[in-house]
Amino acid sequence: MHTFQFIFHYIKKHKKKYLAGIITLFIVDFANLFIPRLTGTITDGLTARTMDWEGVKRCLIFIFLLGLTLAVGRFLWRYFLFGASRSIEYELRNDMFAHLEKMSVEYYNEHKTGDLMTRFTSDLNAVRLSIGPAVICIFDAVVMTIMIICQMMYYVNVQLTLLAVIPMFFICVGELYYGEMIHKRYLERQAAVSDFTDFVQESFSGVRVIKAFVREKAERYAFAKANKHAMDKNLHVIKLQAVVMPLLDVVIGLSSLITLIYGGYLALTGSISLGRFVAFNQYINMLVWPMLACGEAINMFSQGGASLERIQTVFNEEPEIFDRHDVADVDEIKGEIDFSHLTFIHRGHTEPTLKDITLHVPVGTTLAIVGRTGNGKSTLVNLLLHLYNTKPGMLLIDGRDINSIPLKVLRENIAYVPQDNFLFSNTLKANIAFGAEDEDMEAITRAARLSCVHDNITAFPDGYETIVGERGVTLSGGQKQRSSIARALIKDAPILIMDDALSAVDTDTEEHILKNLKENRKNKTTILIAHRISTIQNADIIMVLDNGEAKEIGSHAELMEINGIYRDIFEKQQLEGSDSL
Ligand SMILES: Nc1ncnc2c1ncn2[C@@H]1O[C@H](COP(=O)(O)OP(=O)(O)OP(=O)(O)O)[C@@H](O)[C@H]1O
Repeated sequence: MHTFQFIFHYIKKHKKKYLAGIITLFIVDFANLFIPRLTGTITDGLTARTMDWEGVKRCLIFIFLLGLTLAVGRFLWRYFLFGASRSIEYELRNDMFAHLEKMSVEYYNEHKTGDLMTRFTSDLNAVRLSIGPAVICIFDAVVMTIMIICQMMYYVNVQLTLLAVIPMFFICVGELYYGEMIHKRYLERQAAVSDFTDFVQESFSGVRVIKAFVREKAERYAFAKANKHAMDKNLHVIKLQAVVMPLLDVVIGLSSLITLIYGGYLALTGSISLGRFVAFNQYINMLVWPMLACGEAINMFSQGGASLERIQTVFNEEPEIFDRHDVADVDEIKGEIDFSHLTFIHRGHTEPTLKDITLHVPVGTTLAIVGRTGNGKSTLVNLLLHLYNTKPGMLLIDGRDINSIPLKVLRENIAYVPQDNFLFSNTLKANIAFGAEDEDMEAITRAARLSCVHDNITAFPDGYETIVGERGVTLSGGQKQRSSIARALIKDAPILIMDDALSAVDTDTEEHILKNLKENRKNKTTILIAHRISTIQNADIIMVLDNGEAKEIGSHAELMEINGIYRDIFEKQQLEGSDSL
């Protein structure tokens, strides 16, 4: 879709406001034209002594009424046009957020957060200026110029008018070039601002690593470089504006000079009256604003256009993961899982991350997945959440291909404890109840008890109302992990996935949580990914992933008998007295 069509779709929704705004703007511009005429009439009347005090009073009352109309009109066009542009900005922001929520995790791997944030802030702001204030500027520039010039020709003198507006012709030509140049420079500036925002965002998120590695100085240097780059690009834009704006003044000054010389001559020779000469000067001054407005409009249109292109690229990206048209009409999931020759290659990889995995997991089974780091354990559970697409028939849930299960139903029926235990900057209560229908305190405390974090939470002065800082900085790693488990358990879903979710808890607590899971998840499917054999040895099925292949599958006793990778891992952990792989 063309950029103009894209924004027009939004403008169309507010056409009444735009129409009302433009009509009031027209009335204001039209009313404005009468003030110089009235001053001209007063000047002529007083010079020729044909106007008495009553006549002056009448003119003044008329000027006052015009002023009043202008004030009300200016309020109204601001209300209509600025209001419409604010509403469009609001709708675009909502739509962009909703669109981005549909994008796959892959999209977020490929796009920088800072860059996306810039599109939500300064790009949207530039778009708003181009559909609000810029519309006013361009309307004034075109309509007001035409009206003023017509008035000058009709009321004063055609020759004088033509002579005075010749320099302004150069402005129109120059501004076309100016628009092109500023558009290019503005695109570069926005890209620099995105990089800079991204740098700030990453530095704050990674502040612990920066401090631990004593990289503050290096970061400051890199920051100054990114900052300088953004400033240079900003200056690039400003320099162009700085050259063009004074040039406008020069041209306008030239017009005034011509008016004074030739207009003065016409007034002296009696070709025009003194009042008309005065009025003409006022009209020339009134032309200053439309000329400046034209420059401003080109500025705002160019910047808004460049920003709109950047916003449109977000909308142009199609979500990769969505409900197919033939999606099944299901609203519940029991929890039976089938991996059928499942092979999966990550984008950008040449070798499959998962190779030919076949396994039947009946409802109510506890499946454990072990394997060295980078062997595809997280990828496997991410496929279950349909975060990546799998080929038809390779992954079935309740006997149904995962691609035919509505995403909402699938994800609502899976409780997931991610490896990074991300918590939102909100209360612990809200974090735990995140996936639940409401903040039911009974359910929240029950989930917290099952994940052995209740005692920690109640020990905080604010208890469940404790605010968790960004990424849960006020909590210890283990507390964060157990809060994240509570958030999953409150869903009481038919499938629970715990991706290395007990790595930060001590063995006693781990035992406690596993016992709670066993008691509370009877007849429900649980998938545990772990590095410690102690975590998974009681699972019904253990799958050993090695280089993406399911090398060994069976219970603890069966795998110990095979005398393969699993037994090797087990013995190493026993021997080293260490629990981890
Ligand atoms: N989104 C992605 N895009 C491309 N490659 C990826 C992506 N996610 C993971 N990988 C790659 O897939 C491989 C398996 O990663 P995965 O996270 O599934 O391993 P893991 O067994 O869970 O590791 P760990 O035990 O360290 O968590 C790795 O080589 C990793 O680099």
